[in-house]
Amino acid sequence: MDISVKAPAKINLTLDVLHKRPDGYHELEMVMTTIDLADRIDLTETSQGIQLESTSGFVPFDDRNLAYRAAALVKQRFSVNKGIHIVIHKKIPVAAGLAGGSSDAAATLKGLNQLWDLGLTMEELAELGLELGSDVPFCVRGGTAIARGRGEDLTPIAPPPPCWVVLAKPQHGVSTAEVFGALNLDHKQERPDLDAMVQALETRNFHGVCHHLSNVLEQVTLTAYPKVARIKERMSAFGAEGVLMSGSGPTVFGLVSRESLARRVVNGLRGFCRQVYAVRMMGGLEGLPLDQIRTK
Ligand SMILES: C[C@](O)(CO)[C@H](O)COP(=O)(O)OP(=O)(O)OC[C@H]1O[C@@H](n2ccc(N)nc2=O)[C@H](O)[C@@H]1O
Ligand SMILES: Nc1ncnc2c1ncn2[C@@H]1O[C@H](COP(=O)(O)OP(=O)(O)OP(=O)(O)O)[C@@H](O)[C@H]1O
Repeated sequence: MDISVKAPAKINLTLDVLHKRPDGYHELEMVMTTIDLADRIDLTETSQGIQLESTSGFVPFDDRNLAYRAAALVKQRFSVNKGIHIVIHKKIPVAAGLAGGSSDAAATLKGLNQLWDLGLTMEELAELGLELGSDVPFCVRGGTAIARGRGEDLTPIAPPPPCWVVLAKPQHGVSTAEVFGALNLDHKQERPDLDAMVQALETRNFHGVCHHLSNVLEQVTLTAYPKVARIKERMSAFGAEGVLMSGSGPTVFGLVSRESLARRVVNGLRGFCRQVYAVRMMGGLEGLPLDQIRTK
């Protein structure tokens, strides 16, 4: 049997770093939401091993790939003797702050759970996902949530009001580890107001959501890559109503209420930035496995 699973990207509407933990990770508090820009993972059972293909030349094809590692983890943890052929149809830009690799891993976990009839719950899949990366538990569940801890302590909240999300990614990627490594927690800067963001979401207040976008990692990436700041300025100048860098960057997103305005912002960025997209919010749709898995 073949299975096809959608692997959507995320953006961070807020991202706060509370402190560095003894295990080297940072304690986070953030609001994450799913957007309608997705990879597709096709899974075909084979007799043995893990084979991986991708439509993108920018992802590793071996055990450095998060989808490969998800399959290896499932095979080993549940003593599965069968093999798997994975094809990643890549749409999410790589090393962009959009959790592309994490979402591929989450989709692989969900697909294999169904293909191999493992009977794992969403919570168990999210727990397994945390062994692969901090963003994987959120990607398993999807929707809109406050994420705490490393990113695994998830509280579902109201989704953003319907709007357009314009995304612009400069040519270079960034290393998440390097961004966290360069963060100076003593540096005084504006911090996200989590309660205000949650309230804006609950009251479906688009302008409130735009007003409370905030990410403490932005300053690190903006300092290292001034082009990211220029993209932000340009997005605002062309009419995006709220603008922020997602995750550790370097992708910048702009929230826009009308399609015509989204088109104007996209046109304003073309020529300045090679990868530009306009997509819809998807954070209201819970990432239930059966919504996203299609048996071919
Ligand atoms: C920036 C975010 O994308 C926000 O959603 C995530 O926190 C990053 O999630 P991720 O890419 O899945 O991160 P991981 O693969 O778990 O970690 C990569 C590196 O980022 C740093 N890292 C990540 C998450 C966290 N809570 N604290 C950290 O310090 C660590 O140096 C780690 O070695
Ligand atoms: N399936 C995959 N898709 C994309 N990148 C992958 C994948 N597997 C491993 N990687 C590696 O992971 C690194 C980060 O890529 P990814 O696209 O997941 O970054 P990201 O969007 O910044 O993630 P996050 O927002 O979770 O920090 C890249 O250097 C890439 O080589």
